[in-house]
Amino acid sequence: MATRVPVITIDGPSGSGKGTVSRLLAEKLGWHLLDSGAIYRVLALAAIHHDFRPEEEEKLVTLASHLDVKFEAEEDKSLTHIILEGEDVTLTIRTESVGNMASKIAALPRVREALLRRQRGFKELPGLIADGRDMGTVVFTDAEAKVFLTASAEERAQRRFLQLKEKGFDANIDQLITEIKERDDRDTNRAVAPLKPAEDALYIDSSDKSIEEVVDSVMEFAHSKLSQTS
Ligand SMILES: Nc1ncnc2c1ncn2[C@@H]1O[C@H](COP(=O)(O)OP(=O)(O)OP(=O)(O)O)[C@@H](O)[C@H]1O
Ligand SMILES: Nc1ccn([C@H]2C[C@H](O)[C@@H](COP(=O)(O)O)O2)c(=O)n1
Repeated sequence: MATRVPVITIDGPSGSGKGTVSRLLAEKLGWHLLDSGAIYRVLALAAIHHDFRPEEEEKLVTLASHLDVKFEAEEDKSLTHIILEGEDVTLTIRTESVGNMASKIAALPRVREALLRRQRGFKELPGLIADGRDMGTVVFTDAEAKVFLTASAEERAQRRFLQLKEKGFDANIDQLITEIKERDDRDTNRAVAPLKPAEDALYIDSSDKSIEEVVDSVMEFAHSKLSQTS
């Protein structure tokens, strides 16, 4: 009998802390990490390079099916380099414009379908932490533990503001709040794989919680879930 690979999914809106919490959990558990948003962002960047518009579904599906992207983790796992067609795009994909383009093309059902197998390929022993919008509801529906992580739009914009400043990018807080709300609206109201908590997800509002508090809550929840299935 094949050994079951445990999966913990962390879904939530932009800036809720999914990526940070997922990375810390993967480090603590020694598991693999899937940043599914990075795949949509890489596709968005490739589309921008090719001058494709979000309406050009056919071209985007072909691009998604042949996307030449590699994830190369540094030895200490502190950073995963993202390589698109041989070019390191780790920082470039993090801009708000790439995030917005990613959100637009992520609404196309056939683009999502083209990326499904690639995402499921990350499920390997000893386990996987998967972060995104539909990890618990579509991609890994049989995950052992599912989490929905959120925070108010204002708090998320503030976090994004600090993050962008730290990286040396220019940022405007009011514009960030507007963009975050627009992105939430698009990701939540699309017809396919909308952003929503899985029925069996632990719901965490991190607006007034530290990163460590969130990690501790998820660890406690995951341990109890994993002990029920082992
Ligand atoms: N609970 C928290 N308190 C304060 N800052 C936080 C908290 N969680 C995350 N952050 C900070 O907020 C910023 C955004 O977090 P992160 O990139 O993990 O969010 P995300 O949900 O993965 O966003 P995206 O979906 O857009 O990639 C980071 O700078 C991170 O350090
Ligand atoms: N599982 C996922 C992951 C991401 N997306 C889309 C929607 C987001 O706005 C965009 C960028 O994601 P981020 O890096 O901000 O997490 O990609 C999605 O539809 N499904």
